[in-house]
Amino acid sequence: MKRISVPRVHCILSAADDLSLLPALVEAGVDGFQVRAKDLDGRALTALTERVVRDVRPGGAVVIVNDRLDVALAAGADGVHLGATDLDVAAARRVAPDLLIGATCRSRADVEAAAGGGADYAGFGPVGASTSKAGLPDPLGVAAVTAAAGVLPLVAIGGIEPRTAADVVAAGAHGVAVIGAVWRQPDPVSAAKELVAAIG
Ligand SMILES: Cc1ncc(COP(=O)(O)OP(=O)(O)O)c(N)n1
Ligand SMILES: Cc1ncsc1CCOP(=O)(O)O
Ligand SMILES: [Mg+2]
Repeated sequence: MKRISVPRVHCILSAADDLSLLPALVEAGVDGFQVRAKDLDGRALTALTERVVRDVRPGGAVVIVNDRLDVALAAGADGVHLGATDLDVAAARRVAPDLLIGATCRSRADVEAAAGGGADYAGFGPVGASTSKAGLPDPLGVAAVTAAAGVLPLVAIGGIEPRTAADVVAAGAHGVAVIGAVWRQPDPVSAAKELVAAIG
């Protein structure tokens, strides 16, 4: 049995963000934080994750590490998010039976494969255009969310802002994952409140 449920608002962060805002973001209703710091080595990523856990767990939010199962386990995080070039979901599940495991998916077939491997949720996207990551495929659009829904909880990602957050949830998504809609806003905490309100 899994310890925790899948968050609805995943705020993806790196060491470059204003981490002093983390407790206020939890207070605003952000229930998940994904530590995504491609430039950090294992030690630095572990230290960053431990800091995030310290800051957000008292408020009940969940911490997920991008890419690195080893770091998620070492830092006492709640979960790991795995992409196409990371550890296979089934292998990760064997090593970590109780960890929340998310998998990047771009189609219903991907979601079915992730579910078969033991994933808890699918990071589904890019739903919209994103400036936060280079080399992404064309946006899938909101209709793709509906087509992929019903297998695993879908966490929509890619250019999500409050209006599109409401749209993807109406289309069948469980929640959203964002970078720019929080961190590139003049007031990240107010922006997070808007996002939380938008998904209901
Ligand atoms: C919730 C969520 N969904 C998808 C992704 C993308 O993960 P990945 O494909 O591994 O790409 P990187 O984020 O590692 O560049 C995500 N991080 N979170
Ligand atoms: C990592 C990732 N994978 C698909 S879109 C994306 C970036 C999401 O960032 P933003 O919310 O700013 O579009
Ligand atoms: Mg990844």
